[in-house]
Amino acid sequence: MAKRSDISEKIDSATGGLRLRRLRQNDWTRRLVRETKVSVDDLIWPIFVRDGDGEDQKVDSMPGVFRLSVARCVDAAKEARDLGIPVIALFPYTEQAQRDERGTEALNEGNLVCTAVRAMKAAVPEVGILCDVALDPYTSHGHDGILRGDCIDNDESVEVLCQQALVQAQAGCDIIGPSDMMDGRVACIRSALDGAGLRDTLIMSYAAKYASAFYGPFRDAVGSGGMLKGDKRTYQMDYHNGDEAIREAELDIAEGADMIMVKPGMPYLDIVSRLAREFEMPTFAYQTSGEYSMIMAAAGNGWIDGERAMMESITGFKRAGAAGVLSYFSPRVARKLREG
Ligand SMILES: NCC(=O)CCC(=O)O
Ligand SMILES: [Mg+2]
Repeated sequence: MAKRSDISEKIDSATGGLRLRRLRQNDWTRRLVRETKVSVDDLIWPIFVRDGDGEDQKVDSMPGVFRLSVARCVDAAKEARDLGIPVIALFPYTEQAQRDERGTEALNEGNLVCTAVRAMKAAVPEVGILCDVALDPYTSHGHDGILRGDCIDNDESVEVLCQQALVQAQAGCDIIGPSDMMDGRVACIRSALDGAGLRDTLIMSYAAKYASAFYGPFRDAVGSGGMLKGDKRTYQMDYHNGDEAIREAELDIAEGADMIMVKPGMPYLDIVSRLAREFEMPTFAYQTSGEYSMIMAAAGNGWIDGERAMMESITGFKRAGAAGVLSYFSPRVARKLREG
């Protein structure tokens, strides 16, 4: 036996002989003590729908992400079903010409989102569909609500958002995701849905949605890039605040949210963790377009291993306490999990 060195004596006296590396020696020890596991059941897959048919359109700022025709959204729903992904979140790309001050197109029951929802639910009823409630894909100014001068009018916006929720729920969407951050909207949407006999439609509220630089590529994807007048800091949260997220979530839950969400994701894992522990509600995190594109850009340049960074980031959400993650990586993660 090798003589114990002074350094070994020092280490063992400092650690009491507890050497944590013992559990990391082999793949089997690591698997045995693993605390967090990602499953396909944790994934929500956001996709973008566009008008017309034909080829998938690249989103330049989101490598690997495309705007899909309605028929291709149906294909995506089939892919989700085959992979075991429980939910698709659907976002529309809206041309400039279809946008106006009040986001009127949001209330058209024949709009792109509603058309896609009907087609997807008819073909693949077993995959859940989440539709966002917010006017930004439809307004000419790129804001989530109705502008009065320079200000988004809370209550007038909520009135329109309730109608948008109804139109989407009537088209067959399963989960309404209010992402607008108006005060009181969850209560009003819940009562509008109940009033229309849509008691089974779920609400996943964007409870803590921060005014963030990480939404940039998404705005390109839905056609809002460059048209946003000013910024969203009078309704989305200030990223310096954490306690405020608790108050936001508390209200949304009291107002009838079935599930809550934090957005963005990676820089806000503290918020995910706090909300999950505080409320013991299904708490989701949105790995936003900017987070996705950072990983893809670094991987594309050969600076990081994209696949490993993807799995590490998704696992981080789960470790923080998230019930699941909205991620543009979802189908890749599902395939990776299947490969083992
Ligand atoms: N309400 C949905 C979003 O704003 C998504 C933002 C993103 O993925 O960057
Ligand atoms: Mg709120």
